Amino acid sequence: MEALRQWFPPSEEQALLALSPPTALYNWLNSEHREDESATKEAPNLVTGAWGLSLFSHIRSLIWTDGLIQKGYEQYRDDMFRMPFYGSWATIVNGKYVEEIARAPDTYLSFHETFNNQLQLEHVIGPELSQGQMHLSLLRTLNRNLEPLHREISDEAEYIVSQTLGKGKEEDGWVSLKAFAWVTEVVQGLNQRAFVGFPLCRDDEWTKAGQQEDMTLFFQASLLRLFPKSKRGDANEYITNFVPSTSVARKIIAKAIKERIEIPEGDRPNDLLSWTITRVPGEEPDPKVVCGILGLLTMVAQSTTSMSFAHAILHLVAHPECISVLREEILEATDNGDLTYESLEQMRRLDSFIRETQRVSTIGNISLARIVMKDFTFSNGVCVPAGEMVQAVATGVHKDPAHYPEPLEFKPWRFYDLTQAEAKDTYDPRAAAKYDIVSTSPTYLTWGLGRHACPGKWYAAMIMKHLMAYLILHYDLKLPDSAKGKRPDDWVVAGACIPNTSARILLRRKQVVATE
Ligand code: HEM
Repeated sequence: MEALRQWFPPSEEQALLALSPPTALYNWLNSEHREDESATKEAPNLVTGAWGLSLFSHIRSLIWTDGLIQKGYEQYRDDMFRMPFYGSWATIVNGKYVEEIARAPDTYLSFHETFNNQLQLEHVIGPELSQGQMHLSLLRTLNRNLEPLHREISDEAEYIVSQTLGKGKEEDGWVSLKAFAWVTEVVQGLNQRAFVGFPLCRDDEWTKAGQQEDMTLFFQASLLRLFPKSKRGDANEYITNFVPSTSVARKIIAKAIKERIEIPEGDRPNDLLSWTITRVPGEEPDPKVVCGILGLLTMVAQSTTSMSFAHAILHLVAHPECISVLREEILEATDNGDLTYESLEQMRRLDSFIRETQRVSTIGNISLARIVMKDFTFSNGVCVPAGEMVQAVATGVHKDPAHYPEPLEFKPWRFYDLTQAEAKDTYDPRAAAKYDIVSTSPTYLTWGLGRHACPGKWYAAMIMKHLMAYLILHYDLKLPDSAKGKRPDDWVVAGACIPNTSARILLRRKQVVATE
């Protein structure tokens, strides 16, 4: 055991090493060790941490993550509890303690360290991301450019939807598609248009090489996490020799960089690639860093938006009565079906619909995951030692009748009605903005909360609202008869709520947009 501790030294290393089998073993040994020595107040354990049974608890929590988190939420609704979480012990909080995490400075509770650790940014990309957090300033530029980007997205949506539908199965004049796989491809197309622009976004070689690069970075990071922090630099030298090559993606981006720097800065295409080239130091920015930034943002943007939108479209076809209501609203907000950025803002029922899908089918059971950098004491005196994790329950609070009457019911206009009531009571339309698709609160944690709430949420909301409005305007949509009007169940596994990958939807192009 001592030899093991020397190889995996204690303290902050503990949570940073999470997610690897040796780490689970180390944490198991080390958490017992600290329990003996610690005199500080801890949150109550949801499962036993007693010597010899703790490993059993770790295994149980891996297999039954979501059931345990829900149990913890119900048992400690306005409080907190501890449970094993992917090889480490995490303190999971509810009620007012959620805001305490959201408010805590990064020197105590670090989101970035969680992110850095998951993706091993320092090794797989470089200090620009691991220390400089350049992706965050790039996202601020993206947020300032949502309106021009929307024009690009609008053009790409038309292309990618018709292109991908061409690959579907024809059934009596309808195209049948696996909803999640199809949405993933469509969202990928839209993201690439915003990130690398036209025509690169439609280049098959780039699409394949970019996906391979993302998978390689993820795989490389997973391997690196198996090593102690101090050994990861050396390990990386070795690992890069046998992980799949990222050279094709980097070659394509190197060529794009050369082409773009020929163009005067103010005339370059308005996309993430141009902004990244301007921001990365050097006359000719390092393609490895540019590719890494694009890869990182693709990773955080792609699966989150695809999962959320696939949930939304499956709720839509399971509630066909909503389609005509939304269509009427979309036609009213647009001039003859012309979807502009401003018109999306006026679609309040659509906003409410998507927000409700994110409440009912929240993609992550937990939110606000932070690594404790310095011992952190909550207002109830519970002290979480440096190196452990804290996080908050999202699904539990989204399905709590104290916050959402009839919480298990899908009520598409729930937030629309709340907005109307709030505006009527306060005579202040700004007050009603608290139920907007992008707004956050301790009882709505889809986007996190506080200083690290998702900086991509305005962009993601724009993509989802545009795509939904576009599909409703131009297509008939329904569930296949075999589904008997019932939305196929989501897959809730390992803290994630994944749209049923077998679920199909049927689409048929409308002949006329603006009438009916
Ligand atoms: C429906 C889609 C999305 C969902 C549900 C989502 C959700 C989240 C959540 C829960 C967090 C953690 C917040 C916290 O712990 O307080 C987060 C962080 C983040 N998200 Fe998103 N996200 C989505 C789309 C996007 C997109 C499209 C981008 C980029 C274009 C993006 C970029 C980021 C980044 C960079 C962070 C880290 C923020 C930081 O370091 O402070 N996300 N997101």
